[in-house]
Amino acid sequence: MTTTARGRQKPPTAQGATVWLTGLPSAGKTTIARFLAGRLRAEGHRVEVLDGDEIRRFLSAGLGFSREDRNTNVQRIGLVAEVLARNGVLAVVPVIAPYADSREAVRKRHEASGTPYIEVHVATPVELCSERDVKGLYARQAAGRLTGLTGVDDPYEPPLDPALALDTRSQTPEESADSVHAVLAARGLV
Ligand SMILES: Nc1ncnc2c1ncn2[C@@H]1O[C@H](COP(=O)(O)OS(=O)(=O)O)[C@@H](OP(=O)(O)O)[C@H]1O
Ligand SMILES: Nc1ncnc2c1ncn2[C@@H]1O[C@H](COP(=O)(O)OP(=O)(O)O)[C@@H](O)[C@H]1O
Repeated sequence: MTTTARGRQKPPTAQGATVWLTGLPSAGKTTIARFLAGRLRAEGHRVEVLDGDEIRRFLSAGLGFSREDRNTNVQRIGLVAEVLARNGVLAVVPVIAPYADSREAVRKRHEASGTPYIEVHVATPVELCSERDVKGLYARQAAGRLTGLTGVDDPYEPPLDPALALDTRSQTPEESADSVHAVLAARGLV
């Protein structure tokens, strides 16, 4: 804490940022977000994880997986993340965000307020994602019980210029989270 001229205590200024983890289902977004958030909290940062599944239960309840609905979902999450980040929180966002133009709009929202925005591609190949198949979505798609699965029969447009692309084939979740942390550190955000 610093003390102002009038003797009042002034809280330390915290620099917020949004860290968006984009990638296919089962790529590792949620796992990396949890490890990263744990480390950042232990270091004393204010952190919020905006989990895609939870957001879809409340803020985006009723939205499906059409292009339009996915875009609406991503813009809502982008708005919340930017508000949090602008106010000193590290907002960690493990959300697929399959369309480049949706992600670009979120980036622009952050740029407009001068709020740091870090895009991380969790670049796990679809073959490994479908082996991991944490929620059984790939099996359901293969069995003909689900259509429109990102990366299989629905588009995923990989980021062309992410701040970081993670190869989770050769890393533990903790190592992946540490790589993201290193990007934040290099930018003076932690
Ligand atoms: N058709 C289809 N395609 C992709 N994902 C699907 C689908 N149906 C359900 N799910 C599950 O929805 C979870 C949240 O999706 P997101 O909000 O991150 O998606 S999006 O950004 O709006 O495209 C997403 O979570 P993750 O597995 O953590 O990525 C999926 O498990
Ligand atoms: N380097 C890594 N980073 C993240 N997850 C990994 C890694 N290596 C293996 N995994 C495993 O992959 C799975 C990813 O699941 P999850 O994080 O739920 O994916 P998503 O949120 O992208 O759908 C988990 O079982 C996790 O333990």
